Amino acid sequence: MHSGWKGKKNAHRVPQVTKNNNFLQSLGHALNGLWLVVKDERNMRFHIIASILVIAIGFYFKIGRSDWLWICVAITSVITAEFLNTIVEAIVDLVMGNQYHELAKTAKDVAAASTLIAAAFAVVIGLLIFAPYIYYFIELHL
Ligand SMILES: Nc1ncnc2c1ncn2[C@@H]1O[C@H](COP(=O)(O)OP(=O)(O)OP(=O)(O)O)[C@@H](O)[C@H]1O
Repeated sequence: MHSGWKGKKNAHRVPQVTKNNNFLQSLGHALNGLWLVVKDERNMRFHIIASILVIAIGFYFKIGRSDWLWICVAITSVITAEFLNTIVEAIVDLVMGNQYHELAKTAKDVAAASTLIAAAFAVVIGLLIFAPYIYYFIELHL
């Protein structure tokens, strides 16, 4: 349930409810959305830390170009699913407040499932790419 979306810090500003006037204004709102997800969603912070770790391991093992491509697909899938999950949560909370509804539960649970599937996909890709390197690394050092 979201409680921090209302943005107390922006209370002094006139809220914008009209279309953006230019690219910079659009970019500013997109970056604000990015910041809100990182700030408010614990899972997103976990995904970012996991992504940084995977990228560091990729550099360590000097993985190839096509492996990097799959890592990019995996990371983007997880982060995109987390964004969609956050959008669904915000809309459901906006409409429902604290009221329980079976359809609200369906929407939130299915949105969470999409993140789970994307994360599982990322784990499988990570295993397919890194298992041979890790196996070789263990053989060399043990
Ligand atoms: N209005 C509601 N009506 C019915 N069920 C709800 C409602 N709000 C939340 N739930 C149930 O509670 C669960 C958790 O709610 P919510 O997604 O808001 O929590 P969260 O901690 O932000 O989740 P996440 O771990 O995905 O970030 C939902 O998956 C859903 O099953």
